[in-house]
Amino acid sequence: MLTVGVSILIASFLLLVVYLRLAFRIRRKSEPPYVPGHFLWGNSAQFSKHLVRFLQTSQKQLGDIFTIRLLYHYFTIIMDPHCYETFVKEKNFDFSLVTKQVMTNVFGLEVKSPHKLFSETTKRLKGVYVNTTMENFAKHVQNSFTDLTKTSAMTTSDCNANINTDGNTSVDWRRETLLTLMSRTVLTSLFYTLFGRSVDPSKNFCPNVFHDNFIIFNKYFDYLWIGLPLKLFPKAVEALTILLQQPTSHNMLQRDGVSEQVKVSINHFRQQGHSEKDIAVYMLVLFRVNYNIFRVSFWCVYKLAEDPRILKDLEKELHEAIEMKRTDGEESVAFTLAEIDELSLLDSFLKETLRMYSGGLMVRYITEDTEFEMPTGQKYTVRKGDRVVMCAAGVHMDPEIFEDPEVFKLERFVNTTFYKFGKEVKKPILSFGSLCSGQRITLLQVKWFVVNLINSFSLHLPEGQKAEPDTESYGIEILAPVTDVQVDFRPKEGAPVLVYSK
Ligand code: HEM
Repeated sequence: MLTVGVSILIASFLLLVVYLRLAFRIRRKSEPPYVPGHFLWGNSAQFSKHLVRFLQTSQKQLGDIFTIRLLYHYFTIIMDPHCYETFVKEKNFDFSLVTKQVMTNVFGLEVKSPHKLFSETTKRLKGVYVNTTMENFAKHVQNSFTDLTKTSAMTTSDCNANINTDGNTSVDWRRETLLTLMSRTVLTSLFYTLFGRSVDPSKNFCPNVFHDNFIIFNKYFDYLWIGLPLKLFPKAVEALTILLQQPTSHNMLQRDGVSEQVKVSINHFRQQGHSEKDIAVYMLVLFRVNYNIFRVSFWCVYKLAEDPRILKDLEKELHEAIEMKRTDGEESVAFTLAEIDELSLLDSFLKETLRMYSGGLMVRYITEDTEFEMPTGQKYTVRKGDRVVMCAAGVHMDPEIFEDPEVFKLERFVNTTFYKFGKEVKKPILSFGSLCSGQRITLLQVKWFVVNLINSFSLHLPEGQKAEPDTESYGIEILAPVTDVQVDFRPKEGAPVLVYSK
């Protein structure tokens, strides 16, 4: 009989052998060069320390295409922005398997007929649905501002009830952490736009509780994504338990103003015979994609509060647009989406924010050995079963495309074209990849929120407050801040109400 110790030793040895067989392989002649890494975990440490610096260093040493290893997974990285079109058109580069991995590993969910669901939800982000979403969002933003200016803080118990506009308003400077300010405004508005409101509030299904628990769960996203079991992280389990305490799907559909996204998803899940738990998990997935809007808005507001010149220039642009439309000091001024889109400085501001704070990757699973041609004409074989990646921040932080890439320049995107190797870069902002169906709605919602905030509040950062993006969080769509900051804000007296108009 073997002792327990010897059995463990043998099992560990066998596991190591299996792991090493998965991790090690010989580079074939036509394949891109490999970046040297640790014999056990490959390039994982360099990758998670500062992805962009690691990729830029590798690019200098090996060129615009190279392969890295994370544990036993191989990723071929393409750094040349001119490869974008070839990359997205290549039929052997598959995104659905990447999504499937996220759904299964992170959320423990196997969606039935995922293509049908994707196509149905995508339709709900276009055309007439954009108007409905924006109408609801604009209403919730306005309510959240009214609530913010009230002297008494909102409590958990009234968080689902329709907003009561009575109460004293304060016009003094107030100080909050930026995350709290953003949670009470944009996050709350996004939550209600997605899930609607109810007169029958459930204790845990309201923006602040949902947000707090989401932050905890999201911290473990990367570990879950690479396949570590949820059980290893008791805090994530606890947060997930609260996140899943949602109204039943029947009650969700009854909520006032519930979005088409939610409606169509619930109907799909019911038709496919999914459980109530699966539906609740998918509601969390929907919240997570919307959370990117929260993150971009966070960085926008941080920049406005940090740099008075940026705030002043954007205020001027908005003020001029308002004055063109406002007659006799009217209390409200209506703006259409087209009119918001015409604010070119605002547009540049948002693009510059996305450029500086995007952490997303375009990842595809390679379904067959594939010959990939670089713009130089050089051909490489990428291997079946590996992943191929274009990194948004790799392009955004390329000094050959963007002068002083580390510097935030408000006007960078006003009437400008960008070049690399003497050729125009057709897609200089890669934050949304090629497949994100939420791009249009994101840009509209962030613009609407920023315009309304500038119109309604004065802002500034107290001295010494600084937020830096967490360079260890590359891989997620928008980088998280390392630390929160304090922000001072005050309602502007006599500001008109901006009304959303179709
Ligand atoms: C700042 C906001 C956002 C960013 C930066 C972002 C970024 C991304 C990225 C990088 C991808 C992968 C695309 C690719 O590899 O080609 C993606 C996919 C996707 N995004 Fe977004 N996204 C944002 C907001 C949203 C919103 C608000 C929604 C929906 C309301 C949404 C829905 C989707 C969907 C449905 C996919 C494709 C998933 C699939 O095919 O399974 N995104 N997004």
